[in-house]
Amino acid sequence: MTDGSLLDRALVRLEEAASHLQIDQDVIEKLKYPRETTKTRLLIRMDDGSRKSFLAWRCRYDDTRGPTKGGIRFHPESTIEEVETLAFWMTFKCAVMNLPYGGGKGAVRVDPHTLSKTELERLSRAYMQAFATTVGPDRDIPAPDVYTNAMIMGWMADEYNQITGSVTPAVITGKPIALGGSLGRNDATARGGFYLVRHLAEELGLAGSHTVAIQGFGNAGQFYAQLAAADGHRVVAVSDSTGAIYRPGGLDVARLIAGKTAGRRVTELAAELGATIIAADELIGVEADLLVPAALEEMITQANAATVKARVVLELANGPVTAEADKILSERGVIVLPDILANAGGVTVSYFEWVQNRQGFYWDLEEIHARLKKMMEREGRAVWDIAKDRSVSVRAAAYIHALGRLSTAIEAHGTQPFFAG
Ligand SMILES: NC(=O)c1ccc[n+]([C@@H]2O[C@H](COP(=O)([O-])OP(=O)(O)OC[C@H]3O[C@@H](n4cnc5c(N)ncnc54)[C@H](O)[C@@H]3O)[C@@H](O)[C@H]2O)c1
Repeated sequence: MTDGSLLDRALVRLEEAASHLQIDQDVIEKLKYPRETTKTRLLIRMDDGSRKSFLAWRCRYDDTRGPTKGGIRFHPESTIEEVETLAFWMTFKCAVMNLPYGGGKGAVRVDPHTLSKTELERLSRAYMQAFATTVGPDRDIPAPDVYTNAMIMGWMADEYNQITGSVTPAVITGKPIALGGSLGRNDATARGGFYLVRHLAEELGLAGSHTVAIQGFGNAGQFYAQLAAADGHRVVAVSDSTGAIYRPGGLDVARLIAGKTAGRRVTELAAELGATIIAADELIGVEADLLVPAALEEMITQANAATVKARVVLELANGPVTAEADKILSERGVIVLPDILANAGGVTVSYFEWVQNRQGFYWDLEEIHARLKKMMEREGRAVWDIAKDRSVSVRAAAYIHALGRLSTAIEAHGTQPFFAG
């Protein structure tokens, strides 16, 4: 772990981008602090009749470009700092993709695996009760994140409707299709990253068939494995929170996903897939052309960055590479496709869901995919060009791209003459 808070470390990227642009210091000052973060305790009845409380937060980091948007995480190690940092990243992610949103995030400090389904439902509904005046289709729009899913979004949407006496599907995205969810939301994060890699394949040295190692085998990781395998690439290693497996000849992705869906750990599937069990951290250093962190923050650090053999890192997770690791990877010629671009497919299809909810007219899957592909390619190309033109990392380029849009919006909020001096 490096010095300062997670947010302090994230803000280094903002300062770096600002140094490449002529931006008023007041803009930076505005973006350095969250607009508001609410903390509460959710008190719920457990199945055995006892009552238990859980810490919960919702952060609206910046709403200059539109209502705040960002997922809700259920994790035993969630902290306010993590929530605010994730909300900061959402602010930049929405700006990179030119979505009409600011950034937000929420979390409950809980291990959802220890709850029964009914307890999980009570907790999800309690979250919405606590934050019913914070969220809203024109104010703050949650979505799923780590250990939350469509079912939980459905409960929360239902609770909001009961509280407000309306039917407002656009208050939350990532809902079940039956409640106004969008087609294509489930694999959107992975698909966005996949379109990005395919579009830049020549530039990345990944044209043709390549090998892939994936850290974290949940929503983002599993769908990436599926898309890569279907496109003719070999997934050689995967991990979950309990360990990793490696097979240089390629893993059978369909069997792997079936096993995970049945509740098994990846290491439990090693024997039947002919794979070797390796330490979780060893996954970072396996022989693969593309490394896809799809678990949690700060997984590639000063301690293991030098072991990375991949030529490209696709950050499907948020913040998986620390600033020190970034430096080491860059010195070694590894290209990092940064989170605020690489995993933006999720929030982009969430945006499509919100648009469809508001217009009451729903698109077919082909249209969703075509729109997502177009936006990933357009913004991906713009970021790539900035990186080349300014000789900066792709991450710095993505921040420069986003910060340009954010500062224009901040200055346009009626204070342009002030900024003009
Ligand atoms: N789901 C989305 O739409 C979305 C969108 C943007 C970004 N992300 C980011 O992608 C990442 C994963 O999200 P998800 O939705 O796939 O979550 P998920 O809960 O579906 O999966 C997380 C996976 O990570 C694994 N994991 C946890 N700790 C690990 C460790 N120490 N080593 C290896 N694996 C570990 C878990 O076992 C699980 O397989 C997060 O950083 C999230 O913020 C997700």
